[in-house]
Amino acid sequence: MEWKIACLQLDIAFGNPTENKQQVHKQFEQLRDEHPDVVILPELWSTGYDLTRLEEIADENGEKTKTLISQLARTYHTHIVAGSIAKKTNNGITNTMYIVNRHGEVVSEYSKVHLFQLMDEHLYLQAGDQLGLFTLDETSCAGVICYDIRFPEWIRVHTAKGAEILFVVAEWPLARLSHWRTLLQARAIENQCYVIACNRAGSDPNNVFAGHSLVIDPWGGIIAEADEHPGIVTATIDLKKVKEVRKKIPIFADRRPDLYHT
Ligand SMILES: NC(=O)CCC(=O)C(=O)O
Repeated sequence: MEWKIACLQLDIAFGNPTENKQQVHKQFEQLRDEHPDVVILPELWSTGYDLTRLEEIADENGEKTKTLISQLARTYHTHIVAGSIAKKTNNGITNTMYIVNRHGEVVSEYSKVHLFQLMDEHLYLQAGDQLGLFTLDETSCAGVICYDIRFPEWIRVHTAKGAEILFVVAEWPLARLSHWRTLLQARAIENQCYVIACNRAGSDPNNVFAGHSLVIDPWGGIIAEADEHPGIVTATIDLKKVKEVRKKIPIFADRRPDLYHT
């Protein structure tokens, strides 16, 4: 089975959900004739890192976001890995990803497990503690958020449980672009999975962001890469390739988890 993928590399308007939603609508309309199977948005795409105003602008239980992306999924008949948003809960605000299928059903949600202190997340956000596994078209997938890619053991938990595609949504700064590319390629090679990584472009008051959204195959080959500007990156992935690579070098069968204690 093949999937057409589209990453929306947005220049997120700082603290302005209304403007960001308009941008998302425009980009879906731009994609209308391409009929993508999966559309991916970046991290905190509705608010950006306007952390000091999150109490005011975060989405109460993610309700508005879920309604919006369900409508988009139904209208454009596409699965959506809806980046992440600031979700207001009774226990604080989380950095939460929603996944909706092409029928508009929310199939999963994942809250960022590793909070990134360099961007003050630990001061404003609560960490999640659940896996990011989900299934689309009977394909086992995982979704993680930005800093999570620095934790290979966290990604491995997902692929050891069967994930064949890893979706990464991010606001990754330009200052560490080389880490972004290297870490994503390493996660693809060591897990023999597709890595589909959607970063933001542009800047906010504290950072210039890298763009360079990437689609990487299970052999580590880069099949699509954006530049640093806002735009849409598309690629077609062949899901057979995961099984082929895993058969050629059977790392999941060869693992020795009984020895891997830290
Ligand atoms: N938004 C993030 O989690 C950024 C992570 C990052 O920049 C890193 O270097 O890690």
